[in-house]
Amino acid sequence: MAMTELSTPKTTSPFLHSSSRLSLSSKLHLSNQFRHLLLPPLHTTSNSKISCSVSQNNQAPVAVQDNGSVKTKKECYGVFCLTYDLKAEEETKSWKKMINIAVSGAAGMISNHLLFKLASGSVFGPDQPIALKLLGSERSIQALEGVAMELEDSLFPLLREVDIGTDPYEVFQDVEWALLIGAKPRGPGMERAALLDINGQIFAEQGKALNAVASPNVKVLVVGNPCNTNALICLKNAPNIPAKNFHALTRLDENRAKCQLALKAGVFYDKVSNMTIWGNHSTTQRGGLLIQKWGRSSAASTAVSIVDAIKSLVTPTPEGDWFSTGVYTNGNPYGIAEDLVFSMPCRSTGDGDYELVKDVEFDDYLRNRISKSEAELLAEKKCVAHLTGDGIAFCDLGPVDTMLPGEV
Ligand SMILES: NC(=O)C1=CN([C@@H]2O[C@H](COP(=O)(O)OP(=O)(O)OC[C@H]3O[C@@H](n4cnc5c(N)ncnc54)[C@H](O)[C@@H]3O)[C@@H](O)[C@H]2O)C=CC1
Ligand SMILES: O=C([O-])CC(=O)C(=O)O
Repeated sequence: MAMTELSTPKTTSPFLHSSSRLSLSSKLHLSNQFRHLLLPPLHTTSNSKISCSVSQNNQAPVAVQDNGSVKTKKECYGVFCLTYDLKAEEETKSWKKMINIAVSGAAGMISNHLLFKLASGSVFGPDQPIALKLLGSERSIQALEGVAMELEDSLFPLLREVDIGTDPYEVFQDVEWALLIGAKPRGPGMERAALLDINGQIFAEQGKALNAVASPNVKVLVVGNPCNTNALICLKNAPNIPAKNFHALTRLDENRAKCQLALKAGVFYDKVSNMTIWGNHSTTQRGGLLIQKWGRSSAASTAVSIVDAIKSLVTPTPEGDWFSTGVYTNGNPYGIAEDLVFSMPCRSTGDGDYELVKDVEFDDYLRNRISKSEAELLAEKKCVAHLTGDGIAFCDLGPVDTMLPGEV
């Protein structure tokens, strides 16, 4: 194999703007039959040396265009600074049209697991190129650059673009999926309801931004807690987007419940099906215990459950089964209060949409538990009335806002 040595220059941080467009180029093949190409600036030390050869095929690297003007390199990073004419590449001809995916809280713990699954193709499929639009807080912008660097170093062929920014009106432009993770997580001894006030504002603002700039049929998955009420706040601030498109993540509860049931039944967890989580992403699940053990809230299993939740919408539901997701109650067949985001059993044909499963039977025990969850969500809804356009907020969460056993 022909090799050459390239000394790589030291570069300074290229992200100088609130929203930087990082256009990830096509693959650079490492093989011996093509001419050597000087790579774009790398984030390595001034003395590092790289041995490689780079095939160029017919792709001419060009500077990224934005509104007709050629961007300078200081707005992007390394390989993201160049874009390539992909028409010459055989592999890309079978690929679908690229989709834009926004992830908020992209520098956080959950995203650190999730982004690499999205970019690998294991969520939307091996023929689905994606652009990642990463939203962070002002405080996390440096960390966001680090995330972009790690994505760059992972050489994912399907990851075509990465944007980072702190302004949701810029980052959410034309997104087809919005995974809203960014929020303050619960610490030891803290209840989700305490986050209502802190996090509600975030989801009101992001709902407005989605309404203004996202794709009109954007699918929105709210993860930041308390996720059901945050999803309600978000959809109320996005009247142009169908309310049906908003989800609150209750898939982690479903996965946890499957595990527990399997344990109890003495079977492996793939034997458990037709699991329904009714109502909210709940304080009665194992989140608090995990926070006690870890000192922080669950991240890896949450990322896995986000993947599961998306896959349930983009692949047909297996015959006879269903999945749970928090959806807007609008004419539901179970008599659950309207105008909430409530987890219910759903099925999908794989087109990103879903239908409610309408014939699950309740016994008195289940009816009673569902009513408790409904009461919690109604109480939370009153607390955020000022954020949903429902008048003056009145907050009385007392009796339903319980600590988990062992929490202080
Ligand atoms: N629904 C569910 O099943 C679960 C939900 N969660 C929730 O997910 C959320 C995130 O958890 P982690 O990733 O562990 O937290 P983290 O603290 O590691 O990351 C959150 C990130 O969001 C950023 N952020 C804060 N405000 C923002 C804003 N306005 N816009 C964009 N980014 C913003 C922070 O700077 C931080 O980088 C928390 O609310 C947590 O309670 C956690 C586990 C399960
Ligand atoms: O409990 C929390 O705050 C984090 C979370 O949502 C979970 O692990 O279920």
